[in-house]
Order: sequence, then C-alpha cells, then structure tokens
Amino acid sequence: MTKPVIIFDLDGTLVDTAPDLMASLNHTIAARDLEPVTYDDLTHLVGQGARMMIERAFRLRGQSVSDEEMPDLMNRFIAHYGANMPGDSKPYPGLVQALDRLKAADFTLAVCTNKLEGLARTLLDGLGLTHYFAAITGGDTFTMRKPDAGHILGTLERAGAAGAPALMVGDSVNDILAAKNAGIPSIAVPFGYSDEDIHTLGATLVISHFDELTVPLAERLLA
Ligand SMILES: O=C(O)COP(=O)(O)O
Ligand SMILES: [Mg+2]
Repeated sequence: MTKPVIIFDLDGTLVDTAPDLMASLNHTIAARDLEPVTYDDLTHLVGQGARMMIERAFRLRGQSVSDEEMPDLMNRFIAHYGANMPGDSKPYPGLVQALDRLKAADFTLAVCTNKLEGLARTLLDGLGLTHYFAAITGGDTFTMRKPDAGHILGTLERAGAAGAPALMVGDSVNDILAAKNAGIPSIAVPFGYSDEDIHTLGATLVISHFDELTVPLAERLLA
C-alpha cells in the first residue's frame, strides 16, 4: 500500500517566519517611503505569496503598485529575504520531535507553501529541515496554488504519492480550503498567521501544539 502522507504548510505552521517576513517587507516598501507594517498587520498580508504581500502592504498604506514597478519590488524583497535567511525564523515548539516520530512511523512528509519555492527551500535548508520532506512545492511551482486542490495534488505527485491517503496541516484559510478542495482531512494550528478564528475555518481538527500530532492521531484522521 502507498504510504500515507502528511502535508505541511510552511509560514506560520512549520516555522515562525514573521520577524523575517516583516523585516524584508518593510525593507521593500521603504523603497517607496511607506511606513513599516506591524506584526498585527502581517496576518492580513501573508498567505498568497510575496507578490500579494507587497500589494496588500501598499493597499494598507492607501497606495497601489503598477505592473511596471512590481518586478523591482519583488527583486528587492527576494534579495533581502534570501540574504538574511534563516534569520530569526524558528521551527515551532515540538515540530522536530513530531517530524521524527511521523517519519519513524513511515509517513511520507511534504511541504506545500504559497511562499516562492526557492525561498522555501533556502529557509528549510538553513534550518536543517529539508531532509524530512519528499517534496517541497511553492506558490510558483505549478500554475495554481492553495486554495486550489491542484497544489496539494501536485505536491503528492512530486512526493511519489499520487492517490495516497493524505492529511494537510496548516495555519490559514487557504490551507484548510485547499484540503477540502482536494478531499482530504486537515489539522489547523493556532500559532500562525490566520486573520480569522481558526475554529471557524472548517478544519477536521484543531491542535494547539505539535506534541498533539501523534502517530495514532494521524492514523485516526486518515482512516
Ligand atoms: O508566504 C506566504 O504568503 C504564505 O506562505 P504559507 O503558504 O507557507 O503560509
Ligand atoms: Mg501559513
């Protein structure tokens, strides 16, 4: 039988990336003299990748970005973020132990993030986490991204696990919707960057700490 797969979101789920995302975003928008965003703003800005984050930050400040300006701003963000990784970004408490026990129980693990794939890989490399994952896909890996089911299905395929039973773990509406669209169960975590109460997202289960993500729990949700 194909091994079951646990698919993780990255920003706000595996890793607390907020301080570095904020620093790089503020560096980016400073090019247009916009006031820095705060941590509270960030939950409304992340979720749909860097480009959308920049656009939303401009909107927050009552400004807009033209299509002509966007490539320079994206390059500014990517250069700053890429050069400072992993910076202050840290895996959430209990994550590494959870990955270890799931891997030992023969689950296939994968990452499905709306972050640019290259940045996701550099970050996971920098934190020494890459080796856990059979696939790492980003918002620019396919022609669609979360909440589109295709992002999850494409991730499973890259993990060599097309059609395998799978479970999605995420912090935001896009993760839970993508899971629903792909017809798989989901776990929501409350320590990330959701701008909605995660209990209202319709996840199969909400956990508050990775210590709760045990092998029996994963097996139960996948049954
Ligand atoms: O960087 C983003 O906008 C979202 O990233 P995530 O899908 O890993 O939460
Ligand atoms: Mg997230």
